Amino acid sequence: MKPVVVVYNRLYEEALEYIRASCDVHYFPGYKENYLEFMEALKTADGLIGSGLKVDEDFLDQAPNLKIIANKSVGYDNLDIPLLKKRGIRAANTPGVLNDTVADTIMALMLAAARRVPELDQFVKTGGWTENGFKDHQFGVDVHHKTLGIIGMGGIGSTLAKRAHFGFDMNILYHNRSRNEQAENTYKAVYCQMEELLEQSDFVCVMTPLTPQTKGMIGKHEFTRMKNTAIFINASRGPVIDESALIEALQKKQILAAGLDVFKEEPVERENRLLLMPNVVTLPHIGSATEETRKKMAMLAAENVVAGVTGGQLKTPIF
Ligand SMILES: NC(=O)C1=CN([C@@H]2O[C@H](COP(=O)(O)OP(=O)(O)OC[C@H]3O[C@@H](n4cnc5c(N)ncnc54)[C@H](OP(=O)(O)O)[C@@H]3O)[C@@H](O)[C@H]2O)C=CC1
Ligand SMILES: O=CC(=O)O
Repeated sequence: MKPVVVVYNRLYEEALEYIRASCDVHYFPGYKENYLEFMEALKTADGLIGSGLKVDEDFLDQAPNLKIIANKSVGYDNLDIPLLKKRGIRAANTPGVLNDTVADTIMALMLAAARRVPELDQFVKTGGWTENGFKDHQFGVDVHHKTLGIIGMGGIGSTLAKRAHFGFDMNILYHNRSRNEQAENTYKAVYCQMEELLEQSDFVCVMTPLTPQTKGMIGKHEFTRMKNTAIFINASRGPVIDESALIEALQKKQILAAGLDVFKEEPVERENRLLLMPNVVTLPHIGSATEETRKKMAMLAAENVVAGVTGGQLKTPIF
């Protein structure tokens, strides 16, 4: 009998075919609409592949045969890792293959916020650009030769540092729990404590995973330490920052602008005050969302799930 794999959310055909070659696949591209059937399929599932679904004790009780969860994302804050270990369920994510694409997205947020791209785009499209030209108060600020502080100098953080150092002549500061010698040697990144990074950076970019330690890591205190010309970027996870504190910092002009790919609630609520601020550039959590990269993530996750249900070695295990 072939192992059973439940696929939730849309998966590229190539990755589905790869799994189908050795497994029976139950595919739920829109699992929320077919939640009962999805939960029924879980009862016999050996493997689960998808992204974002919260996996806790209640969920695992419905999936007694599960051997592997293959996240189609690098973040795995949706998984209760100690619980998976306790139950002998393996887990994998998709690190590395998305670094360049996410770093590109972050550069786009930095450039868009600094050079006020969405605001000026609207200005042109709504007929504001007339014979009178545009005004000094619409000027942006430079990105090149500024100081970029990266909190979370891991795979994505380092790839961002590469762009900033070689492409934009930026000075790089970073903060982690441990030193990243490769970033120090190759991108001249300087290790700092959090306070020093916040005080010295023109751009502050958060790129840590969401964990109990990083939840709410950037709050009121941290925003008050930043320069009032600082541009704050978050492409990690919404709850890593205190969103109310960010709103307050922007309202009080404690910082200049922000670029956000992630939010406390996703999709972001229509009433969120950040959406009303012209100096906040927003994206719908699309850091890794190019076709090329999403295909690589899908294949890597598919390889992990197949290895997991057939007792093979996971390509990118979480633990
Ligand atoms: N917006 C999007 O679409 C995407 C968002 N992401 C998010 O980005 C996160 C990072 O991805 P990736 O770069 O691959 O992960 P990595 O594990 O490679 O890097 C994470 C970095 O964060 C640091 N870190 C972890 N905990 C802390 C802490 N408590 N304080 C300070 N630094 C810390 C780590 O260093 P150390 O262990 O030394 O502290 C490490 O350098 C993902 O977990 C995910 O949430 C990822 C992909 C796309
Ligand atoms: O948010 C995306 C991820 O890969 O993590």
